[in-house]
Amino acid sequence: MKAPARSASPEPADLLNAFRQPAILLDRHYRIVAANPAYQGIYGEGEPLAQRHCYEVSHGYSRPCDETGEECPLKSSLERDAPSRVLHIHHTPAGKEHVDVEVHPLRNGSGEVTHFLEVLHQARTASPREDGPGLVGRSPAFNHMVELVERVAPAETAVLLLGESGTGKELVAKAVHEGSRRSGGPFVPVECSGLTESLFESELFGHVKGAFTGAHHQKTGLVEAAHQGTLFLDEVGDIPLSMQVKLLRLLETRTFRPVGGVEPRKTDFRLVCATHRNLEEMVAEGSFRADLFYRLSPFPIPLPPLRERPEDIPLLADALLRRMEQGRGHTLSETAVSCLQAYAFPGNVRELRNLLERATILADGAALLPEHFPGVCGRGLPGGRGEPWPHEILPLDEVEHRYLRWALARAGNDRKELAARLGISERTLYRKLRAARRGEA
Ligand SMILES: Nc1ncnc2c1ncn2[C@@H]1O[C@H](COP(=O)(O)OP(=O)(O)OP(=O)(O)O)[C@@H](O)[C@H]1O
Repeated sequence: MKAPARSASPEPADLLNAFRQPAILLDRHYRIVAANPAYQGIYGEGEPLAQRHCYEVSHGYSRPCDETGEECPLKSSLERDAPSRVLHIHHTPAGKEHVDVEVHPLRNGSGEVTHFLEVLHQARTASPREDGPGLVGRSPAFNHMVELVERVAPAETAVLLLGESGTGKELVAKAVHEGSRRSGGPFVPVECSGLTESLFESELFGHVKGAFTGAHHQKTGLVEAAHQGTLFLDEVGDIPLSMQVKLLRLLETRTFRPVGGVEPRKTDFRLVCATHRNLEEMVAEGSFRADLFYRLSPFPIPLPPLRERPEDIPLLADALLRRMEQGRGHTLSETAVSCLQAYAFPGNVRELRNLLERATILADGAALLPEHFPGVCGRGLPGGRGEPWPHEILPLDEVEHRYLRWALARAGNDRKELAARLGISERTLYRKLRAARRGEA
């Protein structure tokens, strides 16, 4: 008997098997055509995956991601007629994970997109779980930041982290280092604020023995200590103008001279900087060198303040309580969550951590209640910082902004429900909330 004719094209499964990461072939209706063993192992749970929908398998949704408020990489790939990459939170047997989803459109002989190749890269720089290490969060604003971190970490590009105090700039800098090929090398943080000119130079470049009175030994500078690793310059906007030129020379030549030394030395580090200042404004005012600014800022990453991601507060609180000795077994009550979500957190995650630490001491039992957050959760009195009611006469716009932030937290961040209760459309609410956020920035 003749053997059945074999197709000239390769089998999709063979192509998918070339990937070590989980990979699937999808049709235009979000249906899985084939999956490689890595995908089957994580998402299959012993069941066949063919013909199941990707959104159901990886998210547990009954509708495509874009219909539930997330960006769908298949849809954007089709719209842009190009590959697309999006950070999603997937449900795996090990729990929730941040996953970088890469989608490539595939065409038939007539050039029509008929299928998609989807490859998943597990994000290692952040976690959406309370027991995760390092950076935790799962709000859209946080996920967008993680997406940028995941993209830039493997490159050698300098990164500029822009964020208020306590937003996690040092943690993000570490995440960039850990996600890079330099992760086996040192991570050297340098706090630039408060350093005098001479201290800055000897800290950064080191000094030779006898360079100045009291220099009894030679000292290795931090730029040398960061060799083959990452140098993290925190509060880079605070570097005095006179030192900025020395930093620029170091970045341009990758050489430096220790204080009192003659021979230039070479060093090889990846640069990550952070600031809460507006460097562009400083350049315009003449207090920051434009040439240095361009060197530092090829890849800026804005870090969202906590008030722009109140939905992360319960998760962050759980994670921070687990990390605190005294936090064992403590949990936030629902009313405490609502009150914290209405608070503006000028000190961001650091302030949340401090408030939780104090609350665990004030609480007699395991439940952390509004009264354990004095000064933040007014005991039902109008005017407490968690409440929208002001003690003074304010512009109506400001009162509306405060009220909306408070009401949104009270409605559990459910915009649809809030819009209905306020008697306005969801669109109007969205516009007003955006204005409220801009007013706060
Ligand atoms: N997403 C996060 N997940 C878990 N912990 C966080 C997160 N963001 C910040 N933290 C914690 O908040 C505290 C402040 O973070 P960090 O020191 O990185 O902030 P920063 O922006 O560098 O502050 P500063 O500008 O004042 O130096 C740390 O204890 C850090 O572990």
